[in-house]
Amino acid sequence: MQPWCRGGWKARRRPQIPWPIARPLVQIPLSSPDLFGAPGLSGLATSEAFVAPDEEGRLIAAIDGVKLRPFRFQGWLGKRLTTSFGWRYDFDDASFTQGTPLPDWLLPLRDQAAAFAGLAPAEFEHALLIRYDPGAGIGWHKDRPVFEHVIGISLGNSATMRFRKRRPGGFDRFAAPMAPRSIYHLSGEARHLWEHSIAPMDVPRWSITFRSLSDKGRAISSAS
Ligand SMILES: O=C(O)CCC(=O)C(=O)O
Ligand SMILES: [Fe+2]
Repeated sequence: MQPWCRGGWKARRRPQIPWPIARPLVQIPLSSPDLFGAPGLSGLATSEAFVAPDEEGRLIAAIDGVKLRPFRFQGWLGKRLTTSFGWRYDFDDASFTQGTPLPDWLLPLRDQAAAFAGLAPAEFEHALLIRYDPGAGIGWHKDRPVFEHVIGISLGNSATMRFRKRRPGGFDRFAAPMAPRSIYHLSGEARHLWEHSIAPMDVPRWSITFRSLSDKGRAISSAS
């Protein structure tokens, strides 16, 4: 088998250039440095060891103590289990409504997460808890336009958040490792121009995401 055949039929459609050159797994786009000075994706900020190991255990137990339900999308049931607080976007009927307030145990984490993003904690009116059991992932998407800033805390096991942005003839791609106990902030280009996804894994992962409301979300919230 030729080296460019390893990627399967898609790779075989471009036989002139050997596979590693034709289909790089990570393409570093025009970017700004992240907190550690490494090349990154504009609008993506990450930091490791954001949560202490004992706190991680408490947060995982707290998520597992909440009633989580399979993610629903237009009648389909996803494998990941979720629940949200504050504002709730319903992927079944695209409604955006006020839900249960954020529980007390999430508030100190929200304060810390907002400080990481350089924003006021009260901006983050929405929180989403997710448990990805083995085999569960999240497909390509941009977060709903009712939200603006997205901050996420990863718990349990390492994952890779993949990013892609369409360009003529394909996609620019970027892969960001999400270590357990790390935090990420999506804003600007990473938030609005790139899609992201996490492939299903063999081990569980938990995440807590906080979102601020966009102008659109605020308009809906003040009208309701
Ligand atoms: O689990 C994560 O960190 C990502 C979740 C996500 O992308 C989302 O809920 O929109
Ligand atoms: Fe997302």
